[in-house]
Amino acid sequence: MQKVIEKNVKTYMNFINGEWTASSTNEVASSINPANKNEIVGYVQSSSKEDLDAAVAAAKQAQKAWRKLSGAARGNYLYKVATIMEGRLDEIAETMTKEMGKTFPEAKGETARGVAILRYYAGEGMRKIGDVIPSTDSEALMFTTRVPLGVVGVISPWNFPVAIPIWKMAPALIYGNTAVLKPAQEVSVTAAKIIECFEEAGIPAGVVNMVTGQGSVIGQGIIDHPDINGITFTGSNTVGKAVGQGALARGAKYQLEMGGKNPVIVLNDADLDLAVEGTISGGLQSTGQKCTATSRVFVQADVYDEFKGKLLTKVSEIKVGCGMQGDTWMGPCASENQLNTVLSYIQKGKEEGATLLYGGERPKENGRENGFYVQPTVFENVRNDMIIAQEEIFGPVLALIKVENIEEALELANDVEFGLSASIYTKDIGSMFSFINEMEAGLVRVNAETAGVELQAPFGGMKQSSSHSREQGQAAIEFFTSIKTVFVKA
Ligand SMILES: NC(=O)C1=CN([C@@H]2O[C@H](COP(=O)(O)OP(=O)(O)OC[C@H]3O[C@@H](n4cnc5c(N)ncnc54)[C@H](OP(=O)(O)O)[C@@H]3O)[C@@H](O)[C@H]2O)C=CC1
Ligand SMILES: O=C(O)CCC(=O)C(=O)O
Repeated sequence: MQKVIEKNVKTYMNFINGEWTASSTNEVASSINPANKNEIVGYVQSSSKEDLDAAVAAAKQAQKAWRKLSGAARGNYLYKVATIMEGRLDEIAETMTKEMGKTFPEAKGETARGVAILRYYAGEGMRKIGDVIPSTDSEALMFTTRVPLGVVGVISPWNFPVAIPIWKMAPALIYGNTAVLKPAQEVSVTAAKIIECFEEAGIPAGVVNMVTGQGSVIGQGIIDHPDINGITFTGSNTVGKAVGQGALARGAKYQLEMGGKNPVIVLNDADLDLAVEGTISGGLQSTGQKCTATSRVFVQADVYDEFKGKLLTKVSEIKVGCGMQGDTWMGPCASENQLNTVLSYIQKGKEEGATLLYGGERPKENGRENGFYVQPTVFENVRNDMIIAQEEIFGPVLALIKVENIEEALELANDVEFGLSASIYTKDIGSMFSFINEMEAGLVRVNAETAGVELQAPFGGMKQSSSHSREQGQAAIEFFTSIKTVFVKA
């Protein structure tokens, strides 16, 4: 909560029923720049349950007319939002970089992805939503159609401030739902700019709403709200489980995307330069803050030393700094909390007897003392039962594990509670298929990094990584609609 408001810093409002509205609490929180904690990017509303109630009431009211529009008409709104967002791409990306630290090129790429997601789901408004199924009655017509859930609550994290809210809201809207977004506090200014694009596109009042505030108040309020029919969540396993339990208790539909502990397997016949490139990109881009980030690297014994040497050379060249500076490759952690989490895992790694090969410290020189920076970090002599090999770190930390063969690599790679993404580097078709068949992950990639989800393909995890549902692509229709089976006899 911010007591002293700096005059030259903008205050962002909630968006409820088509209006920018101050919270009933009259309190705001400051959103700070993780590259310089003294810079306030904006103030956002510290909202109350009453604000959420108003947003849900607006969404419920608006849903009646919104669902009656044709899919094509709803799609036209999404096309407009996409064009507006494209026109504001640099501005939105800069806000994202300033709010959560990822580099400006990464933030621009993510904003462009948001635009593409909007266009993809705009097109969905013209695609089929059902099947004709032969009835046993030859004079009847039997078919399926799909109906929206109603009001959807969107609880989003800070690591993809544009892409994740959009890949949840765009399908919600195209299939006729209305939405209430509660963004992560760290990225609420970026979220407000996304919502401005919807407003500028003339989206009808109440169809899209945003309420900022604490997860324990607004997020919990979404879980409990009797008029929210579906909840889509991305974030930690702890909160995700609470969302699932709360939604189940009151009969709401829910969808959870949570953690990962994603492995890369590098076999003796791998293109080692490609494997190094993919390990660095998958593990360290966005400062390792992706649920699909590489964190365990299983390397076959014959190429272990060569791979390690190449990896360390490249890692040592990484420039850590403010994401708005042109030569920066890796920005800060998104928040002080996240930095402390990463540092505590690095400490645990050392205490458990892993060997720190590179990094592990906070760079503080060259103006970085006020930022939440940590060096890219590489451990070896990691056992798969160590905490750093089992728990999601969500930071730029790689654990190298030597293996004798693919069987051992797969057994260890699967020996975690998560199952989100995984990759293998090999030229051998048999090894590729063993990996594709036996790897317990929702996204398996061959000769490519563990991260890098494509918007037109289903995305989600196995085991503790998700609620076993899938997001994105055509899969999104499964969550955001209910099937209605229709039997007609004249
Ligand atoms: N799978 C992924 O992509 C992500 C995974 N994580 C993992 O989670 C760890 C912690 O990150 P963190 O930001 O704390 O993640 P959280 O799970 O706490 O946050 C995700 C979202 O849930 C909200 N939230 C928090 N508490 C509640 C609650 N009680 N009820 C409903 N919603 C709530 C948050 O709001 P608010 O911001 O206001 O707290 C935010 O909007 C990371 O270190 C990482 O391991 C984090 C983000 C994304
Ligand atoms: O790898 C990606 O592109 C997406 C990752 C993701 O969904 C996440 O980190 O939450």
